[in-house]
Amino acid sequence: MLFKLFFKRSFSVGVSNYQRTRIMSSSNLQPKFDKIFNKIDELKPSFIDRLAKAIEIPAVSGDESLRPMVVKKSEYLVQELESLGFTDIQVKKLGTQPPPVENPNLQLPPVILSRYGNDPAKKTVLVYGHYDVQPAALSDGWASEPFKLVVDEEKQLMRGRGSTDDTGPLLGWLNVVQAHKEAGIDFPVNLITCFEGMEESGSLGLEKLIAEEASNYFKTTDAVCISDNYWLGTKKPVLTYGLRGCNYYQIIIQGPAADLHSGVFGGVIAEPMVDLIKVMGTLVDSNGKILIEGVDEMVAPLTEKESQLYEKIDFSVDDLNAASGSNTSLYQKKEDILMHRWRYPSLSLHGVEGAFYGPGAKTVIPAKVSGKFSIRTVPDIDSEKLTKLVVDHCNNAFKALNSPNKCYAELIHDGNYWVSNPYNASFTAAAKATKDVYGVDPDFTREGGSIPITLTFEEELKTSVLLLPMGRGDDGAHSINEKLDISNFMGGMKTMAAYLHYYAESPEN
Ligand SMILES: C[C@H](N)C(=O)N[C@@H](Cc1c[nH]cn1)C(=O)O
Ligand SMILES: [Zn+2]
Ligand SMILES: [Zn+2]
Repeated sequence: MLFKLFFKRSFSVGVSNYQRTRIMSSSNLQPKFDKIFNKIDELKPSFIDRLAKAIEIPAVSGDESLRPMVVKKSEYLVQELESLGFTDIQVKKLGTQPPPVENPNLQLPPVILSRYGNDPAKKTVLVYGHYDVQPAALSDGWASEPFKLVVDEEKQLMRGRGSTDDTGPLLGWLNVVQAHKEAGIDFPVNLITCFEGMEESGSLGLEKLIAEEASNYFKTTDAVCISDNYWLGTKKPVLTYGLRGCNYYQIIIQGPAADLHSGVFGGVIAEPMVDLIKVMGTLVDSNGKILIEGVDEMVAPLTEKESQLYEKIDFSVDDLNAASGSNTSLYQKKEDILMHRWRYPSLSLHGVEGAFYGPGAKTVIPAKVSGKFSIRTVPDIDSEKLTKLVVDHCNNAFKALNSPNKCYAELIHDGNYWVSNPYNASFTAAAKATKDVYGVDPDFTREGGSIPITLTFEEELKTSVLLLPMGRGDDGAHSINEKLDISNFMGGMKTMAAYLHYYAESPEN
């Protein structure tokens, strides 16, 4: 199949100072890694081509009708792994997707396990990534088709759904293997891949698989590395030691038997949308304060030691405004922004299923609407307790309306928060690798987003997890025009390679 790359001109150059001095010329880099870094540079066109082919497959895990595409993308990855010489490739089926789901026979996408090397004298690093993506449509406001990779030569970036989250970083591991092979460099560790297709929808089924494989496929794992988050800003590389969790809910309001004409029924029946908006309006205020009683009480108190950590981080409200493309920050102080992104919970309203949303002016009363919202969780919020508080809150808010409609609130999926200790061999190796590639010590950060399976890896495999982000804070993950800067793609793969070498050499695990 022929895959087209689109080239576009523009006037800004998205390359940071660190990257100008370090990434642009391999001769500046740590001589130790010259050979592998040069090979990564040389293979750039084929790496972009591999990414373009993957991006073409709209593997949206949250859209049931696109499940065959998620499976197709898993097949593409298997083919690539085979061609690179990965062995023991196992395509693990996870069974039927649990409710709530429209098709009760919907199969979960597979998890791909594979190995590169199996030398007992070497350490083993398990790399996790996800090949599913968030939904995307041109009509959302994208500058180009979201499932066609656009290489913008002027801005030196690649635009497409999954470029930064997480297809680009996932393929980075395959590319690093290819570069070692082609440069004739012994791969420093045994690599195990665990690639899933359900991360954007709560990693359903993966926890059980990890528990089953902990003493089987994953038995020899010394460290887990995940490249599925972003630098805090756009200039300084980071290593990440914490994530928020994510509990995703829906409130369903059921009224009349079918959608109705608002001229005929407006004013004489109870409208589900009115009830839903009133209930959703009781969840959070415009300052971001969660209004559900009992949630704040579960949050771990801020200690003096922790509060000092925020001062050292390279970030400002300007970085936030640049990434959001607005001046809508609720906080001006760096410390407040970071704490509200990393260590306090947040509640976001995402959308309404069943409601009219298209262009034009349709005069309809929707019969059944489902409001979607999520809460980003933090230590010490207990997921089950939180769900009880949320469901009780929604039921009470609905009851207060005295509506004849029916209301049902439920959890769709939850995923744990994770906070770890970054003082170990894996983080040390990654910090050295980052310095070699970008010429600067990384900041140690937490992340406001979630990777539900992180804590499971740590607990089941009894090992440490390192988050090694490839993209930048302004990549637009989950948003329109998601992109990955080419310098981050190249620098990210070099960092992955150097990390594996440093970790292999480290006397500790
Ligand atoms: C940080 C990671 N790349 C990501 O985007 N994770 C998702 C995970 C999720 C949880 N529920 C739904 N998706 C996120 O943080 O939203
Ligand atoms: Zn992701
Ligand atoms: Zn994501």
